[in-house]
Amino acid sequence: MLELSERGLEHTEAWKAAGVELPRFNRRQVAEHTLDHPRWVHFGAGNIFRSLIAKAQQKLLNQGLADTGIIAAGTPDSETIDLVYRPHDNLTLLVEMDAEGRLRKEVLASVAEALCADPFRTDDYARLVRAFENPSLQLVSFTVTEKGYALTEPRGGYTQEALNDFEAGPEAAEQVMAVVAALALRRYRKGASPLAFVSLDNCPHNGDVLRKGLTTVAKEWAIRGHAEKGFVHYLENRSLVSFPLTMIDKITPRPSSLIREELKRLGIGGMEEITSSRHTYAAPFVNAENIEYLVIEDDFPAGRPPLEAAGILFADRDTVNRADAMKVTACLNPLHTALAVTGCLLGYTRISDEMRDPVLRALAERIGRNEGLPVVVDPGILSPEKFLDEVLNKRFPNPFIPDTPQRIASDTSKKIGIRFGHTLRAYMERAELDAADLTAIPLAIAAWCRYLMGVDDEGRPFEPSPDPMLEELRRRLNRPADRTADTAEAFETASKMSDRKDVWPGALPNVRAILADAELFAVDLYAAGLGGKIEKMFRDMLDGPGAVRRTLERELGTERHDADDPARIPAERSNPL
Ligand SMILES: NC(=O)c1ccc[n+]([C@@H]2O[C@H](COP(=O)([O-])OP(=O)(O)OC[C@H]3O[C@@H](n4cnc5c(N)ncnc54)[C@H](O)[C@@H]3O)[C@@H](O)[C@H]2O)c1
Ligand SMILES: O=P(O)(O)OC[C@@H](O)[C@@H](O)[C@H](O)[C@H](O)CO
Repeated sequence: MLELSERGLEHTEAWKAAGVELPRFNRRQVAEHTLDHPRWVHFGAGNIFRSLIAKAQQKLLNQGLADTGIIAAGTPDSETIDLVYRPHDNLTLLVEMDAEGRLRKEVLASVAEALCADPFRTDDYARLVRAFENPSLQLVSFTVTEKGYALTEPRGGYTQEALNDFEAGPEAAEQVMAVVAALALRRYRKGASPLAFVSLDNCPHNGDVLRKGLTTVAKEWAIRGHAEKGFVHYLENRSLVSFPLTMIDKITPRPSSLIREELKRLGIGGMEEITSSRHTYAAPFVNAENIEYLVIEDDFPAGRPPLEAAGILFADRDTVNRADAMKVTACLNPLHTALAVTGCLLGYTRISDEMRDPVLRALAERIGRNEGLPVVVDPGILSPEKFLDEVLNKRFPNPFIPDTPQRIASDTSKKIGIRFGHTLRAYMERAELDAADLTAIPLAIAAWCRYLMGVDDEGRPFEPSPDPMLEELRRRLNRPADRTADTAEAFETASKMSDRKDVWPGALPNVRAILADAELFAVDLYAAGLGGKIEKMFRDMLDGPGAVRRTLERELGTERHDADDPARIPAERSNPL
């Protein structure tokens, strides 16, 4: 069996015979040069980092356009550095899948070092300090999920973890914003050299979110005497420290056992997946689609690698902002979120299968074409219509991408306001539009509330994906709703479902306690004229087994008149490998 390691790579011919591309640069030289001249540190060394960012740097190294690698930093709670990077000498096997089912396989060796960003892991931390103190460092990038930036509770006020970090100070920082602030403080004290902090997470104005996270920690430390005021000024000095906006796009599912088995068939072993205690899914390989877009605001005070040569687009701030809004709030992620929650309710485990179900396809089409696209501002750099066409007709239906609604449904409470709030606000603000006319977005929100109950459309229990607000939202739902003239009928239908008392208490869930939370949705759904409409959709989705599907079909006008049920596509049919 071929083994993914420095020694394993010596079997060059065998790797080539297995159809795997190998690095075309001197790995040892690059690793040594990175130690002396670090240019790039990345936090959150997960799947998208490897599928897109590490691949881009590998392209530069292969072309002789770079001479250093990336230092990958696992965030303090990350186990992947120890469990995935180190046993494989920081190498990754990238597997990209196109719509014809071809697999492109490449060993990535552009991660020069993989370190735990934890002040209590003293050796690793000292190496990170050394990198941050070196003026050669140009950029520090992040894919730490939306949760990674959060210092405050949804209802305002700092989280207990953030307060702990403010009190404990830089040497005992635990959360990623505090750890990075501690490292930035070392850079400030060593001469305050310029630097770019680049968020590559899916949140609008991601650079601003990152700026706020780091400067908040700095200010709280300054108040408590853990840091100088000058440090705050350093982070706020835009000619020295930048926080470019970015738009990142490449569907990178969790590692799939199908791909692992295919690699084994090709003679490549030791590719087992791990799930960390914090729900990170990782493996020595990463599987992703072959389409990718990365647009970055060109603001790098310390210079940057020539990433254009790796296909990355650089643009001004407004352009990046529009490109991101186009993708995250209209043409891709809202469709994904809708497919994620409805997919979990209707028993799907593949996004591509959902796209073959007429009602779910109609839901995605309506959210993108009819409701999102009309309020999208064309970024110029990418055409929204073409982008959406590619999403609907090529990317989501690609049966070779093993992406699951369960992955995408993770942390939906952190994303739902971003995914739909932007469009809803645009409908409220524009005189010629009326939010109350919308159907598909309200359906997706109703389906999310229905999903939170953890009971599928057949009345079977399922485990919702991890979400920091899951328990709180379920508590809200579990407070029985008031019986009013409006809800009397719904009470009856809810009690009809009560034959499964173990999973279905029979009382009408209090969906208003979720829908009235304007912070969650980034908009007041009742002021938008949508609260009552969504409540009704939600209640309709409770009307016995199959009610979710019937509600979607009725609202979207896709009722079926035959007995053939496309919903029950067995998972095996979707396994093309
Ligand atoms: N996977 C994709 O298709 C994709 C595409 C575009 C953008 N993204 C963005 O990248 C992010 C990461 O995606 P991924 O597929 O690499 O996920 P992943 O689970 O493989 O990696 C996530 C990384 O974030 C870290 N992390 C998680 N919670 C954290 C917290 N609270 N504080 C600090 N670090 C934390 C984990 O340790 C891990 O290193 C997404 O949330 C999204 O914003 C993902
Ligand atoms: O990564 P999240 O959790 O923000 O959203 C889940 C998916 O929609 C997302 O990962 C997409 O696959 C990605 O945004 C495609 O570029």
